[in-house]
Amino acid sequence: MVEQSLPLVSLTSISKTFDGKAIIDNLDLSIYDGEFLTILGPSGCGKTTVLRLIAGLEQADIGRISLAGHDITDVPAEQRNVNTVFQSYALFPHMTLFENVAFGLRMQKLPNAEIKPRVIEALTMVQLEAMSERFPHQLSGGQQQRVAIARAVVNRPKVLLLDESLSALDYKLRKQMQSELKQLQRRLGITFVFVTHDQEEALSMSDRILVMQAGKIVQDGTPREIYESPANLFVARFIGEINVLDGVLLTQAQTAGAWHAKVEGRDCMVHSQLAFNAGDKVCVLLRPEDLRMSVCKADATDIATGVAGRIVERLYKGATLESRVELSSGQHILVSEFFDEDDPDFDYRLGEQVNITWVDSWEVVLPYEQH
Ligand SMILES: Nc1ncnc2c1ncn2[C@@H]1O[C@H](COP(=O)(O)OP(=O)(O)OP(=O)(O)O)[C@@H](O)[C@H]1O
Repeated sequence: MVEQSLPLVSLTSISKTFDGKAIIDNLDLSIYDGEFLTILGPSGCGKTTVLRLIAGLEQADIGRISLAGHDITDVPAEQRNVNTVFQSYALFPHMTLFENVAFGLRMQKLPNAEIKPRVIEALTMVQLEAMSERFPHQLSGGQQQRVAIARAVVNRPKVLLLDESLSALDYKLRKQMQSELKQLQRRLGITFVFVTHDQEEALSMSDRILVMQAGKIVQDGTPREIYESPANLFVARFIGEINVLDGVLLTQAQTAGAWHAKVEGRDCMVHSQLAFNAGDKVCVLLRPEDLRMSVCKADATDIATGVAGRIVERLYKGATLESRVELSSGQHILVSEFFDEDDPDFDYRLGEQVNITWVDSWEVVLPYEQH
């Protein structure tokens, strides 16, 4: 758990326009020492701009930035104790790994006696010390990425900014690097601010995720909070697969936070900590893996819970089986189930009538949004 003491980096009321267009809009952001923070959002929402502002590569129109309690708003990039690893690693092709990593220290005119142990230490951290005399073209993409990190880490920054640093890698290498990067961050204890538009990457690597939309932070939370309790429809849809049942009518409060609701013509219970009134229309959000499906027996008249539908598509996904189900309103929803050969009812056929339920209170209820 990250200590919520004084922030290491603070952005206060930051706004930035490009060509008269507001790109960052009155943004407040605190980053804490030692955390792995991910800024997640669709292309163009302003993620890279936030990193560049922290790095000092862009100047904010309005607002202040501080690092370790010092105002650095007007401090030039090279004097900030911050390093950036960009998507393209930009290693010097004619230099060995050792010299690539040593470059920044040589520019600072440090003595050789100090440079050598620091470079070896940084290369050891990324487990490339045995390759220190190789050139970048003799390395895999993942190894080049590690050199880029060593080159940043050797300067002992307080904060390491990583901009889509894994996006150039193929799927398998990317998975491997995700776990290596996370381990490296734990080992180094350096604060990482990671930018990505890949929600799976964000969920698996981060202590905390900021979801951005059009220059604003729309949710700030742990991966679990973001996935299980999305703040709005945008976040819910951006993170993973989700079914949205629109315009559900809350009919009557049962207890605090529990409502009778008309879902697809059936009386269902839904739960929410938000304040609603009877008669309100809401959106009910359900993750495919939280749904349970059972076959409707021909004589079934006693199904009291859940909604009715018909299977219109089934996709075998290895560990899971995905079914697309058409509800009585015509809306399609996705149900994902673990493959269970021992369950006699598991092998539903296309066209079969099913009843869909969910575990009490695993649904997310949000105010109705026009969209
Ligand atoms: N130097 C610049 N001059 C003009 N417009 C810019 C500049 N830098 C960024 N922008 C614009 O600001 C918006 C946000 O860009 P930014 O790179 O921060 O987005 P992003 O969320 O990182 O996107 P991506 O995931 O595609 O990298 C975009 O519309 C971009 O075109």
